[in-house]
Amino acid sequence: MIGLSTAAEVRAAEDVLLAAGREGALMQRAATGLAVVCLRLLGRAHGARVTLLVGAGNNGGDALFAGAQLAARGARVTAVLFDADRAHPAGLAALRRAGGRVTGPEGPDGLDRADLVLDGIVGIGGRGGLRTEAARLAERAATGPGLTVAVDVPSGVDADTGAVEGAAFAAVHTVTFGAVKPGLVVGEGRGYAGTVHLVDIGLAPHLAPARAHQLTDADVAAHLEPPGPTDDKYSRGVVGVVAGSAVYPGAAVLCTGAALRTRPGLVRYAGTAADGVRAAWPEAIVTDGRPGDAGRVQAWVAGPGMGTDDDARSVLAEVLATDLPVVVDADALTMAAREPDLVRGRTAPTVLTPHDREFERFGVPVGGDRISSARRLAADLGAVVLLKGDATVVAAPDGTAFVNATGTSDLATAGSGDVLSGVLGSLLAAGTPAAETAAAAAHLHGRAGQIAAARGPILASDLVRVLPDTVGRVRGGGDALLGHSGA
Ligand SMILES: NC(=O)C1=CN([C@@H]2O[C@H](COP(=O)(O)OP(=O)(O)OC[C@H]3O[C@@H](n4cnc5c(N)ncnc54)[C@H](O)[C@@H]3O)[C@@H](O)[C@H]2O)[C@@H](O)CC1
Ligand SMILES: [K+]
Repeated sequence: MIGLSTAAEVRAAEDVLLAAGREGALMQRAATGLAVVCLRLLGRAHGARVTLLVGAGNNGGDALFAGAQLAARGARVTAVLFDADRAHPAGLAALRRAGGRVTGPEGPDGLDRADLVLDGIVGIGGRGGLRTEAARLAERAATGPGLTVAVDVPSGVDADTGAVEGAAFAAVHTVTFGAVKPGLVVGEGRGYAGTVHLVDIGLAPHLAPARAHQLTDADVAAHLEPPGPTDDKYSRGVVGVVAGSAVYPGAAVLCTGAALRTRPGLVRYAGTAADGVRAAWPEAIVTDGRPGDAGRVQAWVAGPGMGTDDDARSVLAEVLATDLPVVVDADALTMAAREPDLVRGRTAPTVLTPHDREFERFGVPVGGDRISSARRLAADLGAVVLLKGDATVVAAPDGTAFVNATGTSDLATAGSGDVLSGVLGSLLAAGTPAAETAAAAAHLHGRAGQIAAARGPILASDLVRVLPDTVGRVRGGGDALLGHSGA
């Protein structure tokens, strides 16, 4: 699991080391780690053209010291100082000693010919969008030839939330120090940060336990254990699906198929799409009756394509009245938003899976801080909230959160959500803790999207088809296999 630490948590850990007089050492570790990544990205230092965008704080100091190391190896480094009087004095001296050039925002910045541009405008001390001069040069960097690399955080991105208010530096790579900040992997910030590289500067022993995490393939593999010699189809957890309708069986077919393909134990289906489900998945146990007629299950998935009329409402209420984990998706979310008490009173885990518009039906729009929004709704309802997005966020009522790392825009296809709820239901039936299980489902769904998309544009049924392959690859240590950039 990768811990995501806020700016305040990173500063608190740094304070311990600063109190011990380690300030210079911290910045040297940061700058050296940064220079190493830049060298790797450049392939060579000698003759490479590097522009540093340097703000008034320590983030600029990191850029100057890293620039000095590159200059010492023969790179042609130009530092653009936004506030010449406040630029990090020791960093500036080091750059000058190594032969780097220094200019102002109106000077010869080299951006038109740069091989690499380092954004040291602001780091975790930044507030709000970039100011005019910085915004102008960030825009030129984004459209120029140089590979854009952000120091610690892309300037203009809120390190804690990923919110971008105004202009920000669009990085292809971000080299971050001490811990991955949430804003690099969630919301708009994810798009500005690009590939995240984590440099260890020795903060780990002093960091508070993270309240937000990213799962890796290895974490998710633990949810995908193959059956043991003593397992039978019941002992592995049976999932029940209430979804679809006689007129629209598609959602039920996708959801049931995804559940079957994720953990081939038992899947039971109850509802009016019974004929369609039976035809598509002879392996499922199907009834056209009520959930109570389906037989024993260990978790329910309710919602995709089930409608929102009185019948659907009574089916949802029946499922939510059980003491089993329930996934509340799609039409069931619409009904739960109308009657949140259906969810609030439950003692067994409930996982709600809204996208932004569904989330808003519960009263408040998502806004720029997706993790906090998910946490707020989770605490209000006493349920796990899986807020879908490019980086899906999962929050538990106690504030524990997960940000998914495997999302891809290819997943934005009709029926993709039905597949996710089937995957999630089948993992929940195994009885593992709901929030991490929801995060594991989002991870697996994203991996399936990546694998399916490698062959071209995808349909939701392609996701179902590649699930067994995806499970196998994630179990087999897929990170390397699938080109996980990681931190
Ligand atoms: N504290 C430490 O010991 C370490 C800090 N490190 C670096 O230091 C950074 C934090 O340094 P600071 O606390 O000095 O803060 P920053 O360098 O992140 O930013 C502070 C400066 O930026 C200005 N500023 C704020 N918002 C702005 C905006 N929207 N547009 C333009 N300017 C803006 C402020 O007026 C202030 O001068 C980290 O992100 C990291 O890069 C690393 O060197 C590791 C060690
Ligand atoms: K920065």
